[in-house]
Amino acid sequence: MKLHTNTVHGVITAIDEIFHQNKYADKVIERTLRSNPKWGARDRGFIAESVYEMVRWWRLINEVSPSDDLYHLFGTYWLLQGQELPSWREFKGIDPRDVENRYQKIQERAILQSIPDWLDEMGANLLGDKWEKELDTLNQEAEVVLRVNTLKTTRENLMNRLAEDGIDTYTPTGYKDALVLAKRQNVFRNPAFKEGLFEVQDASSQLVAAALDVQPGMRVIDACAGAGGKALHLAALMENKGRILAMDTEAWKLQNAKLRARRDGVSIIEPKAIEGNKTIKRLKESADRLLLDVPCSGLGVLKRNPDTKWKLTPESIEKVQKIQEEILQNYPSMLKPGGIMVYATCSILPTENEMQIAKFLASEKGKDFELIEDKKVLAQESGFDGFYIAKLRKKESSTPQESETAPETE
Ligand SMILES: C[S@@+](CC[C@H](N)C(=O)[O-])C[C@H]1O[C@@H](n2cnc3c(N)ncnc32)[C@H](O)[C@@H]1O
Repeated sequence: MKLHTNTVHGVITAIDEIFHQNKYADKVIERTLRSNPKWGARDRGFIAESVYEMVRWWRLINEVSPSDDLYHLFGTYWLLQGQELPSWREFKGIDPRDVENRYQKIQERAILQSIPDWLDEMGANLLGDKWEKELDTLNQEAEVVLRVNTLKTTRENLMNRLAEDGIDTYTPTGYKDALVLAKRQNVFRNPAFKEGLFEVQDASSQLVAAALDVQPGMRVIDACAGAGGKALHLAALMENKGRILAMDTEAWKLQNAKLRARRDGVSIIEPKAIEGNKTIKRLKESADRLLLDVPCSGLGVLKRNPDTKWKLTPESIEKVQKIQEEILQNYPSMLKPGGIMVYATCSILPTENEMQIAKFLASEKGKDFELIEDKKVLAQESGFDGFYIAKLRKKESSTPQESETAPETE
């Protein structure tokens, strides 16, 4: 494959922003492509793929590159892809045989799989013999999965409609509203997207709203709604009847959910910013269903966000686990007795998943709940993102909380 100076320069600039200015890969790529509208589909594909792959293999590339010069790093990446380097002066000093020799000498899994040492240790401790295969899978490029908006079309109709535009898809078994693209391409420019016929949402993520068992007419709270991916799915499952309160501590994210709802023909989502505990208390026992799609490490979605592994630290994981614990302690009060709650993460770490649920169930507030079922979705088993989904029921006769029953003291 032939390299072009302007697109390689685009990749180098993006990598510089991600690693030296600490910006998010997806945002950097989006901006790079937007500011170069004349690039064609192939150039765009080259830039997005090269940047993501360099980010994914950053530690390994640095290990075998002759220097930390960005052109040397790109050249090394290119050689590791099995490609040949043109004789540009920027690539002077890279000897393909040296690169190969250095690569062959590496023994350490953390370098070969290109992850930080601490993360390799943590994963091996927590996932045991499943860790190595999970790492392998999470280092592969993600498939592009669509969720059919059943408020506007059917899976079959959307499949035919996309095929007319040359976009081939297939239906994965076990995910009733999902379509997977046969070939990675940008679908956001397709008229079917603009008409709200689908959202881009991983297949594992589509299991979350489905687990909540919603019915049309229900009152549902999505307490960590963000940009509304799951809330939109819930609205479709509820046939756009009832009410979904989309809550988040970051109010600006909910604005995005509003825009997406309009495109998808959804009118039952009501955004509500969380302004502290009083927002939660006011909604006491108001919901038939409660979704806690909590903030997490994102270790189940490394396929699509490979820069996460360079941004995470043991401390940041501990911090997010604390938030998960607090959410589990405070938010279930919004659920009616007899109601169903789903706790979900896009992480594969038991400390964010089943161990959080076990801790919650053993706590005073957790005594009001029973676990119906939980699903640990590993990327190596599903072929899609890693996820955790726990479904719990609030008992009909829940024990009144101490603070509500304690007699007033004089
Ligand atoms: C996994 S993301 C949600 C993704 C979203 N449900 C979707 O499907 O698109 C977690 C969200 O939790 C929010 N969050 C963080 N801390 C929170 C808290 N204490 N209470 C509620 N939401 C919180 C974050 O702003 C983020 O939007």
